[in-house]
Amino acid sequence: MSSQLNRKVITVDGPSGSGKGTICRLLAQELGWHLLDSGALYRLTAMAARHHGVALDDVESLQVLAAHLDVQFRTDGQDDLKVILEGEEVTRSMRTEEVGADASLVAALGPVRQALLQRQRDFAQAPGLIADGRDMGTVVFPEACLKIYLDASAEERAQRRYNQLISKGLSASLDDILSDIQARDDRDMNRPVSPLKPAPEAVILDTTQLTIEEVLEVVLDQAKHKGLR
Ligand SMILES: Nc1ncnc2c1ncn2[C@@H]1O[C@H](COP(=O)(O)OP(=O)(O)O)[C@@H](O)[C@H]1O
Ligand SMILES: Nc1ccn([C@H]2C[C@H](O)[C@@H](COP(=O)(O)OP(=O)(O)O)O2)c(=O)n1
Repeated sequence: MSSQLNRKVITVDGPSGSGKGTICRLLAQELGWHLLDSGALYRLTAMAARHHGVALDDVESLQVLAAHLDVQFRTDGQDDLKVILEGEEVTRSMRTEEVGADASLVAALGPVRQALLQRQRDFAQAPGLIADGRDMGTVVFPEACLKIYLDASAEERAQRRYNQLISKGLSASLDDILSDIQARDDRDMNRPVSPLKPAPEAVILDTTQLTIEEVLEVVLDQAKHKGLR
């Protein structure tokens, strides 16, 4: 904990489809800070489990996999981040709804979360860190200088995911996406360890009726109030 005390961290937590990834990328660009996509670590742990034939409830093996996750985050010079898991590029394949659902299962296990904790804190480097996840403000970076909690109705979040898939030329069912989102919300919010919830001091933003630009403006305003830009 002491290693992050003097470091600048902005946490952005919230449920799937609330806009965390989008806002965090824009914030990191605007402020010139580092970015932690903590959900990626849970997704990669779940993918590694599938590769190695480890069951998603085999806590001991999952903890070992999480602790030794062989992952590289590489930029290719065009701002695009490439993710390499055990030598294989998984940048796109790690983003499917199936991997998200698997990630939500392994993320409910305390020993897996513990195994990934220090790796996440190590991202807090100068000049600052934007941390995207579920427990960034409550558990991983309790000393963060600004905590944001993004929310939106489940229907709006499902519609956003649906649009995202259609724009990539993939087929999708809005009803299926909505029920997946509700199941994931339920698991992420009601697990005993590090459940998704706003930190008491978090700025809570309902983005249902807001554009990406409007959300970014509010968050940048908050950063300005804290003297972070
Ligand atoms: N305020 C918003 N209004 C409309 N669409 C949004 C908004 N915020 C994000 N999106 C879109 O919703 C989708 C999911 O956003 P994303 O940032 O991946 O959410 P999260 O990281 O919280 O799961 C993306 O296609 C993104 O462009
Ligand atoms: N800090 C985090 C980040 C993600 N998780 C879990 C819970 C989520 O359902 C999965 C996937 O997270 P991710 O942020 O990649 O998913 P979305 O982009 O929001 O759909 O991982 C978590 O428990 N704690």
